Amino acid sequence: MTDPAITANGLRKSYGDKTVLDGVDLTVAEGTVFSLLGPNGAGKTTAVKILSTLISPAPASGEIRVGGHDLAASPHEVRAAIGVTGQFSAVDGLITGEENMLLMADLHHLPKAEGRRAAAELLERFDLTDAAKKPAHSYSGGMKRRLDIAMTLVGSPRIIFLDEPTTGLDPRSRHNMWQIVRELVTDGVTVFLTTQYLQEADELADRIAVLNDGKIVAEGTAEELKRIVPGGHVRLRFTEPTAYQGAVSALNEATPDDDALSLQIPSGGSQRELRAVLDRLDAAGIEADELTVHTPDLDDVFIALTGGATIPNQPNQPNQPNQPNQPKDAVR
Ligand SMILES: Nc1ncnc2c1ncn2[C@@H]1O[C@H](COP(=O)(O)OP(=O)(O)OP(=O)(O)O)[C@@H](O)[C@H]1O
Repeated sequence: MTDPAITANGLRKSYGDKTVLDGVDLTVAEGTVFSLLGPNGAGKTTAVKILSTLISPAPASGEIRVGGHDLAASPHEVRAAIGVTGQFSAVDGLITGEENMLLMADLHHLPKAEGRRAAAELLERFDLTDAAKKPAHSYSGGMKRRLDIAMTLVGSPRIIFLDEPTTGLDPRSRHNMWQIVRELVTDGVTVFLTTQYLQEADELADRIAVLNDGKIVAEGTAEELKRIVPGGHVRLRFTEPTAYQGAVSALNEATPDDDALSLQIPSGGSQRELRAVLDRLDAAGIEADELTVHTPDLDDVFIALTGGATIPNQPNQPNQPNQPNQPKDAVR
């Protein structure tokens, strides 16, 4: 087995009296996407800054290794192995996209010809060739983000840190960015991602860690995390009061809502469980007008684990808190 791309043991950081990271352990396997989730101010950016050598951890922290190097002993080697795209763009708007890329190539001390080749290749890969000679301030938000990541890749880093790479992007640009992340991982790059969007972590991350009050409160795959919160159910809705009453009698474990003529039955949402409910309705000769399956999603996990802390915004719903029990489900 290869060594993990990133390991942190007992990562700690305080600002004055405020403890931001209180003994965080992280392991990120090579060639995977690891997503750090947490409410605003949880310390995600602080973790990224420490792991990318921008700020120092508290002396009481344990060993941190990035790209096979000890962060404290070999920060230069760590820096050579990583790329960072922060929340604030590194793009200089006054010069062209191509000039931004060449500047990065110079910073990485690439020979001129190699720098030009890398810049041209990356501009092509990120669909920026047509805009390459235009000043970057004329780029759309999505183009600037793509240029930002292209600049991060000039030095061919094996590990990249993406701190909220899609915040503020429209859905199409967000999906483009997800595709870029997937392609990077296919090429073997390790991605450490912080995001405001739970759906993004669900789409991209091999593993997700939830940070709350300076500690990792849960870690696992999206599916594993969803399994730790209860709340899966099937909801049946009727228009006919007689059919509704029949269903109430047939499904005695269901929670009825007389006003809405609906029933809620606890369920993990598997095919077998759904069939069992439908079979019991069939046996009673009842047909529901609507059947909705609600499986816990990362919103539910987030709210359950972070004690109702402000939930990060969801795509297309800027600044709108999500409710834990709103189904985002299949309706049959
Ligand atoms: N240089 C600093 N000096 C003092 N406090 C700081 C400093 N940098 C961060 N903090 C505090 O540390 C806490 C964690 O900040 P951080 O930016 O890491 O959170 P975050 O999880 O990335 O939040 P967001 O999702 O809002 O970006 C916050 O309370 C923040 O105010």
